[in-house]
Amino acid sequence: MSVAGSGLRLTGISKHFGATRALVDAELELRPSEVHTLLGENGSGKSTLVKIIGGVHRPDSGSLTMGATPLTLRSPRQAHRRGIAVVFQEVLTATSQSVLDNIWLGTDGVFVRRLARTAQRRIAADTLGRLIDGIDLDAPAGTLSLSERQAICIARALVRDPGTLVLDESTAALDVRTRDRLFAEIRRLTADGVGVLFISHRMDEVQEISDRVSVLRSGRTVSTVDRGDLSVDRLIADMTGTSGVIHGLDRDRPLGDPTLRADGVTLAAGAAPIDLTLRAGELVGLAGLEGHGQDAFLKRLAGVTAGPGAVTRVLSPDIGVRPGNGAKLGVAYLPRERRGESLFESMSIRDNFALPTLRQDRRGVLLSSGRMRKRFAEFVSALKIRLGTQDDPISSLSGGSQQKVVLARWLATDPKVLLLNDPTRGVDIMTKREIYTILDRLCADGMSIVLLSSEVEELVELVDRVLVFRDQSVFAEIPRESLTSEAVVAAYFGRRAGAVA
Ligand SMILES: Nc1ncnc2c1ncn2[C@@H]1O[C@H](COP(=O)(O)OP(=O)(O)OP(=O)(O)O)[C@@H](O)[C@H]1O
Repeated sequence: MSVAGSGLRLTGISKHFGATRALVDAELELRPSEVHTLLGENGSGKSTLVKIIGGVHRPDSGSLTMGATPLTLRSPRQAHRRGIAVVFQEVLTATSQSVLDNIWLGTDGVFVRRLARTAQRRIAADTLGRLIDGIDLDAPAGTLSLSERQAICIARALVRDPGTLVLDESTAALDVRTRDRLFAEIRRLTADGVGVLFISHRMDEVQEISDRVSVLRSGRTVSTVDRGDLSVDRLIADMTGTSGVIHGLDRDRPLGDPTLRADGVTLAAGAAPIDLTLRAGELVGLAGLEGHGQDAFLKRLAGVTAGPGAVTRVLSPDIGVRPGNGAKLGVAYLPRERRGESLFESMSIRDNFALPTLRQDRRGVLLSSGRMRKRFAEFVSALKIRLGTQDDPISSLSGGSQQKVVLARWLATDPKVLLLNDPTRGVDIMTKREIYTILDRLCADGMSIVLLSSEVEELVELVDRVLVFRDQSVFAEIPRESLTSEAVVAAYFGRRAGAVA
């Protein structure tokens, strides 16, 4: 049952994990009918606070109240009963189960049993239909795209009819169209009295949807700002405790010889074939609505998948880039999904970093753990990875820090061609800028980079040209001179605004 209209207050919340102080005396007030954004650098404590609200973690000290009533949450189930629904940062779906079952997954047994299967279908179809179209409720969730699976996770929260909805970086995996529909849904919910706690590292989203913003820094709440007083500079200053330095990028990189070539790569029957010649020092962006081919094309470039057409390293023209030989050819690929595709959950942070580059740590037949430690320490410092010790399990890191470890792993292979699939998803704004500077420098040193990004501003800031995909082919190629967010978004939807076809 929904309990919209009560308001949630967290006072003096502290939580530590071993020696890590994740939250220190944190405060938060979520009013009914507001969208309250929680902002902070990677590892500042946002997800820990969310898990306390969701009944996953219990605070070491501090109190929660809903309206005038003290709230003790010993489990996620108790949080559900108080009308709190949380969508977590990672896309959590049971891939072999149907969309329908995924939407009702974990819902309170009695509540579901009372609902006839036909009613469950109707509610699921109606709720999911507010976010995405044309989904077969009986299809296994694993057959859907990442954005669609995230929409299922959001629908799972919405069918509970929550009074308090928490979205922890839930937009990071959504394509723009679904994100816009989610924002419309959020507005409808807040008009009905629901309080929404929103977390995102994307300033455009924060500015668009927030009524108030609270900033966490090293586990403490340092400010709460009303919509009318929002300024990105102020927020960054609050997040970092410094006056956010913005790094200048080197725009005048000379381009060198071709490094990687795609000839007649065809992504679907009837789709126009794609040619691309990538040059040393070039940074090419790939964009498009989810599922329009940009992801499939990047995987073809990486040799992760095969299909009609050819991808060749220009220096080794006789060898096509195929599954398994990318690294040998100096082609590194960073996948989009951390979980499953790139992280080894049971291993330490350092081992997750070092796995493909163990050879660099060899002394004779032995591995030098000291050398590995030192190599990793350089990346920890360059990418500002916030960790306890290198030996801690990878699961002890915040989501953004996990992403940085994966990025460090591939940068350490010293590739000639770097293929990045949405690498800054979940990474905080200051580190994003540092990563942009690193990518820019790598290009200045002659590396070729292909960057698939769902964040249009990132492409506009960083790349030399963007290929916008539509219907499994390149709809527009937008060169740096005419690269604006409007041009990219227009091309997403099949329109040309200042774009060169
Ligand atoms: N289960 C855990 N075990 C050990 N340390 C943890 C655990 N969960 C979180 N931490 C640590 O607590 C701190 C806060 O992490 P949290 O996930 O709350 O950050 P965050 O602000 O959500 O970051 P991000 O933006 O990267 O998601 C980090 O230093 C993290 O490594």
